[in-house]
Amino acid sequence: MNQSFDALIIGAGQAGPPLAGRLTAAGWTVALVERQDFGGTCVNTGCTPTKALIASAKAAYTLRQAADYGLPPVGDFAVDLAPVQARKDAIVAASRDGIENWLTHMPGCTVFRGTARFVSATAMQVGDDVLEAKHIFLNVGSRPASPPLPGIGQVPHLTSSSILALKELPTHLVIVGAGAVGLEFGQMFRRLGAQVTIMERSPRLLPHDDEDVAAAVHEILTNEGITLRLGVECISLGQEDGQPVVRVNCKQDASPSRGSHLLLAMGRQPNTDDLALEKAGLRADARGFILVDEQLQTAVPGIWALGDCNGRGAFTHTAYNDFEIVAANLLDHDPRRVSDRLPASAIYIDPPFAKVGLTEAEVRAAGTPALVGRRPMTKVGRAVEKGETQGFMKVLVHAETDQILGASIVGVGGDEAIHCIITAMYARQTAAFMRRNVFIHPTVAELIPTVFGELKPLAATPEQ
Ligand SMILES: Cc1cc2nc3c(=O)[nH]c(=O)nc-3n(C[C@H](O)[C@H](O)[C@H](O)COP(=O)(O)OP(=O)(O)OC[C@H]3O[C@@H](n4cnc5c(N)ncnc54)[C@H](O)[C@@H]3O)c2cc1C
Ligand SMILES: NC(=O)c1ccc[n+]([C@@H]2O[C@H](COP(=O)([O-])OP(=O)(O)OC[C@H]3O[C@@H](n4cnc5c(N)ncnc54)[C@H](O)[C@@H]3O)[C@@H](O)[C@H]2O)c1
Repeated sequence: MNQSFDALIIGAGQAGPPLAGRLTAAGWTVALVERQDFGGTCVNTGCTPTKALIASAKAAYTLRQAADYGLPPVGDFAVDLAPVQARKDAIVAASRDGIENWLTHMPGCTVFRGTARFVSATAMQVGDDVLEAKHIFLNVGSRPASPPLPGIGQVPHLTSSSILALKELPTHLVIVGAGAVGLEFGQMFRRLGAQVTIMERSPRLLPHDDEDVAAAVHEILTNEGITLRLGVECISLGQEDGQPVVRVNCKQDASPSRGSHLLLAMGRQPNTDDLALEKAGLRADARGFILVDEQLQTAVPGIWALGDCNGRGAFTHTAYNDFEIVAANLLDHDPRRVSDRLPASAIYIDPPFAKVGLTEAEVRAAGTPALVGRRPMTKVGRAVEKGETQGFMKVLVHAETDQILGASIVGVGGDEAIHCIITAMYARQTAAFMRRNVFIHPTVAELIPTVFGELKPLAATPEQ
């Protein structure tokens, strides 16, 4: 059946639902199409389940540290993964159901379930329905990449999605890829009781971040007994005695890695290959991203792409900000742009690594005269009191304008504390401004004005 709406929204991830809310509140009729789970990746297979599991892993870790806190030692114990997964599943279900309920009861919004494909630049097919609209918003997200490794079809392996359904703890989890997925799952499963090996082709962790950050994260993970194999490129998969084997290309140590389970955490690919983009006159780039301008319009008037599928961000906060940009331009006459956004993210290992703005390496490459302030977490009272002193905080400041250029915090509470620096950067504030803030004691953030008071010239090469 052909049906007409003011707008089609494809995907109920992080941008689609709030956009449906804004458009319908403005009097538009909206068709929202979702083929799988309401809430998309973040709610169902991304942020929410992983952070719920990380909380269980942290609890297990802290129990084992009881004696460090002056408590009776708990002794070793085995984790039953099933109830841990059940706790996570309940948290996910509540979030997913809330979004589904919101959308299905939203006045002016009609929800369709199925896969949407273009039939023209103003119409998409969903099952037997053809939905027409002058405005089409693609919020189709991404999925775990499935690299064409020899053997991949024959060897059982997990992705960041399927690992969430495991009911039994792996005895030895081998992970290929040390990005956010590999590091978060690696530490989580180690703390739950698995032996963990992470294999990464870069010669060091986090090659896009500073060397001191990579070294701190390396130390955090290896201190917990995680085996890191760096500078090894996974080239094929096989099986021996029914267990997965990862064969590698590496001059130093070309021995394969074996484990009971294998997680491939080698990036994600956008869900744009089955949209029939060509029917709308659209094209994806070589990696599958739909190209957009600063206001997220595609090359075809009337079609926008938001979230992971446009390649302008790979986070929930960037997808949500995409919604804000589109809504502001369409409904508020407010010309918000992607370039208004500061790069900021966190990797939820424990302690977390959070960052905003430029790295030292980027500042050096730009030739910007800069100052750096650095403080180890051993000199942060709150961290000492909590018994969590790994890591450091670091800020970068323009040597002439005093503007804040960036910051990294590897340390307890860093994912929250970074926000006072993020806010100051959005306000285009200076180190002098930060020094005059009086923060609450005892917090991790209270030392941030102190770090801005201890600036010294940024060395020409990274300090070891
Ligand atoms: C393990 C993991 C942990 C993560 N942790 C974090 C974190 O802590 N913080 C953070 O900021 N980010 C995190 N992310 C990234 C974050 O989940 C994504 O960036 C975010 O979900 C992207 O949102 P989106 O709206 O672009 O797409 P998605 O959330 O992927 O939603 C897209 C939706 O579109 C639907 N869809 C796709 N194609 C069609 C079609 N043709 N027809 C109908 N429906 C379709 C899909 O079913 C899906 O529901 C994590 C990701 C993973 C994998
Ligand atoms: N906390 C968070 O915000 C969070 C958490 C998880 C995931 N995510 C998002 O999910 C997305 C996917 O994360 P990811 O970790 O899968 O991807 P990624 O691209 O960040 O990391 C993949 C890693 O795999 C390595 N790799 C690729 N091929 C390899 C090979 N053949 N052998 C060895 N190593 C290889 C790469 O060098 C890279 O370090 C990211 O965009 C990330 O932003 C975010």
